[in-house]
Amino acid sequence: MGDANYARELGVAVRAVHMACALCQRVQAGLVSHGTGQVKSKDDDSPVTVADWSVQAIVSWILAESFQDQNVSIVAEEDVQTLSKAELADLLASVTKTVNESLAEAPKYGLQSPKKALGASQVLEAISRCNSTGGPTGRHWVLDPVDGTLGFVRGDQYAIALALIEDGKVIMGVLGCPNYPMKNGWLNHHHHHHQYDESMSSSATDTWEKGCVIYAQKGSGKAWMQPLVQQNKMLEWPNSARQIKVSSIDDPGLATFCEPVEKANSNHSFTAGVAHSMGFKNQPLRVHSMVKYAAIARGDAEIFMKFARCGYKEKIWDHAAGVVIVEEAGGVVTDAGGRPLDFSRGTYLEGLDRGIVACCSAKLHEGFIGAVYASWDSSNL
Ligand SMILES: Nc1ncnc2c1ncn2[C@@H]1O[C@H](COP(=O)(O)OS(=O)(=O)O)[C@@H](OP(=O)(O)O)[C@H]1O
Ligand SMILES: [Mg+2]
Ligand SMILES: [Mg+2]
Ligand SMILES: [Mg+2]
Repeated sequence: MGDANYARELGVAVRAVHMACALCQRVQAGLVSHGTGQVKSKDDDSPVTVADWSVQAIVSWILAESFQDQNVSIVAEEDVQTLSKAELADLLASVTKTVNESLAEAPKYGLQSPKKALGASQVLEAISRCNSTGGPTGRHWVLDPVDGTLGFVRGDQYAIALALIEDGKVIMGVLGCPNYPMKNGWLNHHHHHHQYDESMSSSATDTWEKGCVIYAQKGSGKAWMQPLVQQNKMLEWPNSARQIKVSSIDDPGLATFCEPVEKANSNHSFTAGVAHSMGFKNQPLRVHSMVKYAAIARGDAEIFMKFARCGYKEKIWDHAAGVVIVEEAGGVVTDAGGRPLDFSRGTYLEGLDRGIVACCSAKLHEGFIGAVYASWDSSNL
């Protein structure tokens, strides 16, 4: 697989994710300052916002426009059921406005704007076009428009995740992390919007570089990070990218693991037991969203573990982009039995053995597999 093969796909994907980051920053600032009245609940009680639908719409529109010669297949999280309800016309109007504001900025990112603003029905169509179920053959884009929506509504960490799967394999991944500063070690130093927007001068905010876009192409052996595009600036593609690598720490006593914030999403007491038996001393870093994969790829943490409750089926859009980025940055990602994740079986990671682990080194990975083996019988997962 030559680099040049996917150069156009990667360029479009990175540009689209940069645009999505800017869109989300505007919506998040509005949520934080105007309250969370516009946050809706889905059937599983998880939150969904104007940003989730709007990002799905713009990415769908951009991919369709950019690859008109192909029958673009997109597997993505959101559908239009809630958004199409007559009583929620205001919500659809907000999404349509947000989508058009974002698409109007496309030239700043080296993409084309629509000739005419999209109408509500075109926005719904763009969202509902992302109804592919993936599978073992062909090319499928995989999108989580806002991953960690809970973090997003809290003014905290979240990610925009876009990956490309070909014949069941993830061949590229892009992660937009609007609240993950470019400076390493600053994941913990995240400030909520209202705090720094009001207290920092604009020049201080500029140099703080509070967000990044990370990407990697399978087999390249390299992963890259770019700062977000600032107001009145153009995206410098790919000039502004710098290479990132996983941590070189493989002494468990010095290592940090990260995991979901919510106990409902991963068993914190099981991971604490595994970490203890591996010899970890540091407290876990709890972070919303695929920013956890970004933290491993950037060397801000050494292991990411997630053990969802029995019966929960992991979705491909929650992992595809993160897995290829960690692997190309030098890490190892498998299920808890040590097998690679299988992206070829549709919307879900079928056949997943218990949980997911992303490690900076083979040595820590080996230690993890041993610790899970030893801890499993005594746990009640
Ligand atoms: N019950 C349950 N168990 C495990 N995982 C679940 C569960 N419910 C949801 N999800 C998925 O978790 C995604 C967010 O994962 P996080 O690791 O970011 O969780 S946390 O917010 O840090 O707790 C979240 O992604 P988004 O919906 O994109 O936010 C979900 O796909
Ligand atoms: Mg998600
Ligand atoms: Mg999501
Ligand atoms: Mg969701």
